[in-house]
Amino acid sequence: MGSAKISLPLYERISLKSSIKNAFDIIILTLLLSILLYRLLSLTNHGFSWVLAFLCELWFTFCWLMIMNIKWSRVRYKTYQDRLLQRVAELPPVDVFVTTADPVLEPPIITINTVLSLLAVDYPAHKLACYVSDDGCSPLILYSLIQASNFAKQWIPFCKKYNIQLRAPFRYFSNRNYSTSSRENSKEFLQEWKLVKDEYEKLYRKIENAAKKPTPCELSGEFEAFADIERRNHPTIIKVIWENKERLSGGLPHLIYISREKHPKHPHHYKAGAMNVLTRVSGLMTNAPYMLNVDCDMHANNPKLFLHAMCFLLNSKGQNDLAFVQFPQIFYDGLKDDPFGNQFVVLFEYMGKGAAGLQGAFYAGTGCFHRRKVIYGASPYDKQTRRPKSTAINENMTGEELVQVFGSSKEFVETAADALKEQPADHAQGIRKSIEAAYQVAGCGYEYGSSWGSKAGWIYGSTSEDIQTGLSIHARGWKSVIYFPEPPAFLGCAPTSGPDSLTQQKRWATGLLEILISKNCPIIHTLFGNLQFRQCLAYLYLLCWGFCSIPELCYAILPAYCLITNSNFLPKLDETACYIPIALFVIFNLYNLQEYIATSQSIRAWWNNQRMGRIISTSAWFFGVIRMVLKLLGISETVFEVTQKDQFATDDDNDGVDARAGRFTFDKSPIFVPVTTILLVQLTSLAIGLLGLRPPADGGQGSGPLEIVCSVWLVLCLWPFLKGMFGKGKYGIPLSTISKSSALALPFVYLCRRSTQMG
Ligand SMILES: O=c1ccn([C@@H]2O[C@H](COP(=O)(O)OP(=O)(O)O[C@H]3O[C@H](CO)[C@@H](O)[C@H](O)[C@H]3O)[C@@H](O)[C@H]2O)c(=O)[nH]1
Ligand SMILES: [Mn+2]
Repeated sequence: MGSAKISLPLYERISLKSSIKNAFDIIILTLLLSILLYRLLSLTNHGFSWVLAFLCELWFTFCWLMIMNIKWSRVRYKTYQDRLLQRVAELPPVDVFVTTADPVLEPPIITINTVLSLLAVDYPAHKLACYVSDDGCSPLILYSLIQASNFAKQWIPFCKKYNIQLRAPFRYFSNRNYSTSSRENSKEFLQEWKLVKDEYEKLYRKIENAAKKPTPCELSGEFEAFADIERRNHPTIIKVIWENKERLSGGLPHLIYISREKHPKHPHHYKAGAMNVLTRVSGLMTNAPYMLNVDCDMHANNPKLFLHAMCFLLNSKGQNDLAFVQFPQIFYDGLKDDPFGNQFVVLFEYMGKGAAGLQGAFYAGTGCFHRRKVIYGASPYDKQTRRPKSTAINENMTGEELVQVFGSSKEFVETAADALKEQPADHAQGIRKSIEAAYQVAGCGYEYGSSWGSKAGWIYGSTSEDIQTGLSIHARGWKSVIYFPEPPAFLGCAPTSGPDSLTQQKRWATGLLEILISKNCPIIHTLFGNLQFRQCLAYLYLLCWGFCSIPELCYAILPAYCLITNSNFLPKLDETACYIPIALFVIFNLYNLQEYIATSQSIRAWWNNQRMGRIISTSAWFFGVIRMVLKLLGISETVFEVTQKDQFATDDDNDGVDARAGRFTFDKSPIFVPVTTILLVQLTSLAIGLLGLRPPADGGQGSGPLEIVCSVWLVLCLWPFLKGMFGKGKYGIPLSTISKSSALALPFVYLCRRSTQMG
């Protein structure tokens, strides 16, 4: 191997900075600042609505600055896999973690498809171990995994022999346009294809049938541990489903099932807790220097994805300050035109690549390769002093210090010391040797007095454990990348109902605010840690999502207030200043639309997203703030509500078709009250404004066309709710919600009218 080859980089970083885009950023900023200035200059001639509008616009300007900061210098990457295979003699081991939490909300068939797709990737099988964490403690999951591991013995060789690209069987077999290469049309292939397909269907039916029974099989033998236990109160269950004893590179990777101990008195920290147990158990069994974590609904979609990730992680040995490689969250069978605004294409394209151009991309919780020692709390080396940037956790720790950080398991602490030194693990005795220690570290009391959840592992205290953990990594000075391979590395499910999408957004908003008010706040990390200033601003933007709800709510109420009281909060058409908000509105929306078109999305998708933007921020994010306040006051703890995963497109039933069409659905949750109220207020005010029921204007300052335009625009944004008022069943807003909203809207309208009479 020539030395020239060795020095060739394994990846390239390409700037996407665009002066045109940046120019538009500045134009929008200038317009925002002009409005602020205009308001300040004319403050004395106007009343309350003017001040409120000013405060809201101040917030919007602040947000825009932060958005500009993130998007300013985006980057993308390109990997060179061929160089990787030339450079490294041996690929490093990777431990793969899959989390599942509820066999009903997360159907096991989805989980096993994810597992199968990961077991089948193009990577030496003896370097892989797959650990599945089951927080639902369900024998059905174990049963399904055992069945799946049998099927894998056929599936994996089949995929590798014919170089199948889609290795999640349910996707492969439902996809009608197979590749038409001559090999895939050969008789031999078709025969094998039929055989494997039949096997998969058998597997599918077995799991379906098992799910219908109270227990999937008799709870004896392997399943004895599940007899007489409660989901929230049970001892640890660990089962080695498959061990690749001969360590064959073409075999089947290790497959391990873990249901950690749960006890009502011990907090279990939701997904973060599960990840930490996976980290420790895998540390004992395989201790791979790299780990990949995926949610149960995110199947591998590109068989080369491990090689892509390694191009980054192995680029320069020793002096690497790259902590993790994130792949974007992309969704399969996405509803047409993104009706729920939850496919996040623009978010990942602009915010993801934008943050990558600063200190590093955000950690998004799934589809991410981590370095084990980084998760253990290690810091990168300072290039000048050649010492770790922060020295709390490092490879020279004494035994005692290690125990303080990693807990009392002697076996685990030894493996942790190896991991911090990046020493290869010894596999001579197989993975079962440490099963007893594994039970110990999966216990619910194990973390007491240790640094798990604070300095080591996934960080506790937020339902957005992903952002929190990524932040703590960046705070130590590490960098990260986000990579968009073609085809996409992972595909997952996005919620397909109104309540689910809003609940998910509420959880994020709550979790992000929890980080903002914790000692993990990015400002503290910039002042006292190694978080770069612009990265800090990028985090602040995310963490403030919840707070955006308040100015959004106020701004939504303003046009209605003005129409009812016959006042104005925007300049009149005969003032030159009226061109500022008009220009801002037009340019901002066109700019936003261009982002959708540039990412090959439809105009409809843009409209749906901007409309969901209004709905989400005034409902889900607002509830996120309430949740956070309740937590601050010590009234209630925040919980992680698991999202329902739909069992793939069942186009034949009516529900499926409606869901495909993206009709908004509702339930009795109070989360629908704020938006319904805004809509009622808006409709009333439009009626008052258009029917000429307005009170006489105060000194010629009556409301004008701009207020009406705002109000109409808002009604258009809230169209799904307007339809919901007349819809039936789950497509209708429940009467109780409408009553509550009316009870809020009426006094508001009344008070507005009163205030004009008094004035
Ligand atoms: O107590 C729990 C709760 C959840 N999970 C798992 O966490 C994952 C994510 O949960 P999901 O309900 O799918 O949430 P999403 O909103 O889809 O997840 C996004 O947001 C989460 C943070 O709020 C991140 O953890 C996820 O990676 C990210 O995809 C799933 O695999 C769950 O099985 C657990 O293991 N234990
Ligand atoms: Mn999910």
